[in-house]
Amino acid sequence: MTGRFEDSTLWRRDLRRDMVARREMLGEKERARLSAAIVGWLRKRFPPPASCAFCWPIKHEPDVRAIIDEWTGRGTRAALPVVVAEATPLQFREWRAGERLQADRYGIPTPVDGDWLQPELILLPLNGFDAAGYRLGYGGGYFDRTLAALTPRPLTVGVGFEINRLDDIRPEVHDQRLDWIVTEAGAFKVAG
Ligand SMILES: Nc1nc2c(c(=O)[nH]1)N(C=O)[C@@H](CNc1ccc(C(=O)N[C@@H](CCC(=O)O)C(=O)O)cc1)CN2
Ligand SMILES: Nc1ncnc2c1ncn2[C@@H]1O[C@H](COP(=O)(O)OP(=O)(O)OP(=O)(O)O)[C@@H](O)[C@H]1O
Repeated sequence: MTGRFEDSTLWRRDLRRDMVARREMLGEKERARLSAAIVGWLRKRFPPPASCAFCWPIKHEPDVRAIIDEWTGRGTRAALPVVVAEATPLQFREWRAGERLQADRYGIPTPVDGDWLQPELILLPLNGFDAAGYRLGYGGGYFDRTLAALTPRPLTVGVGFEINRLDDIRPEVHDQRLDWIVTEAGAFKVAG
């Protein structure tokens, strides 16, 4: 029997792929233009936090490294996520521009040393998202587990392209809502 759960799982799997394909179709120049617009909104809406986690862009995600450079220049400690093991929360390791990175199990550049820290703000790439503040990632469940585990909870800011906006990602019980969504069109505080 095909239950609702399986339907939803297959639907999400196709959706994850479609979201990446949409970004790919934008082209390099357009993605750079949209990323710059996102960085502009971040600069306008958020003062530099004491510490900030961001992601090394993969699969044509928005590239917000420019704001990280600016904020670190003003005293912010920047950190990157580290997948310590499957099905466990991410840990965050401090990273400064130029420091060595090594591909993890998914091929994502990841720091090999640096202090472990708990970021005050997390910039999360949005593979897909909806207006209710739910994020569609790549199916590892890493960010949901991480946010469920972190106290105090960091300010969560999703960064995405409007082309990846969905009406409703049909959130599941474990899905965590973000505080803000920032796209090339603006910075949106999630209601509620
Ligand atoms: N740039 C970036 N870094 C990040 C994340 C992210 O969303 N973006 N993550 C956010 O949590 C964590 C990594 N999560 C990931 C989860 C799955 C896959 C992945 O490639 N999945 C395969 C399928 C894997 C499988 O077969 O089990 C795929 O999509 O093809 C990649 C990253 C930490 N670092
Ligand atoms: N807090 C949690 N505790 C236990 N399991 C969880 C938790 N959060 C997510 N999961 C599991 O992880 C799986 C993947 O979750 P989901 O589809 O939301 O991933 P995702 O947000 O797309 O992934 P990622 O954050 O890695 O990009 C789900 O099947 C779910 O069972």
